[in-house]
Amino acid sequence: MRRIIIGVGGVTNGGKTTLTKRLLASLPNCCVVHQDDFFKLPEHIEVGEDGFKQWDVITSIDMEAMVNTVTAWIENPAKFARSHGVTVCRLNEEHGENDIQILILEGFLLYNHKPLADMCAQRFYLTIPYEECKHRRSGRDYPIPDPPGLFDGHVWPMYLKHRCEMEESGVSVVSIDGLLSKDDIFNQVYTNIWNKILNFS
Ligand SMILES: Nc1ncnc2c1ncn2[C@@H]1O[C@H](COP(=O)(O)OP(=O)(O)O)[C@@H](O)[C@H]1O
Ligand SMILES: NC(=O)c1ccc[n+]([C@@H]2O[C@H](COP(=O)(O)O)[C@@H](O)[C@H]2O)c1
Repeated sequence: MRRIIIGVGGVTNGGKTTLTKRLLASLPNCCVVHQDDFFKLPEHIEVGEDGFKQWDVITSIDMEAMVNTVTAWIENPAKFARSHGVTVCRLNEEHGENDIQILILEGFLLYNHKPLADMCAQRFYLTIPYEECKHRRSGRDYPIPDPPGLFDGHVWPMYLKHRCEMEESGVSVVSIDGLLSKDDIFNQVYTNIWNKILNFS
């Protein structure tokens, strides 16, 4: 049985969740692990010198728990799928696609954690410019609402810092322009994933 882990990373509000939902609905035997589900509780988030709770750093996320969840999928993808409500099917052997199991990791800091980045066979990275990001973020409802000034004081500077660190680490990513239409982004990524699967031993 072949198994493949795909990363859908990138900037906050870049379109990661939107893309992931469409991939989940289109790819066979496909499960997802969202990094946002591993945020620590607000009382465990440090307050920085700038007065903001430091949500946008890797230590705000329980990465050990996230990696353990991914490891559970690696050990038994079909069991993981069934327990997450995904119907497991066999695909057409003529096309060499039988028994593929796919896991999507979705999150804004996937590739700044080497163990997680190394697990991905393909890493997509969505980007959008500052103005668009600020605009989209202003319309979002998070479990903890953004206090005034968080975007400029913490979120965007941390994005730039982590992106720089990711680039310096040499991890290879497929950059996706998050300003493209949702359809164009989906088609580009979907095609890329199938190419990867069909060339995957
Ligand atoms: N390609 C796109 N073009 C325009 N708006 C988009 C696009 N992709 C996502 N959005 C919108 O941007 C907002 C954030 O999208 P979302 O997928 O939740 O981002 P993320 O998971 O990266 O934070 C949502 O309102 C969504 O509808
Ligand atoms: N889900 C939560 O509990 C929570 C709490 C506070 C901030 N956030 C924000 O979530 C963002 C990451 O998620 P998105 O990539 O979906 O925007 C971070 O920029 C962070 O500031 C999430």
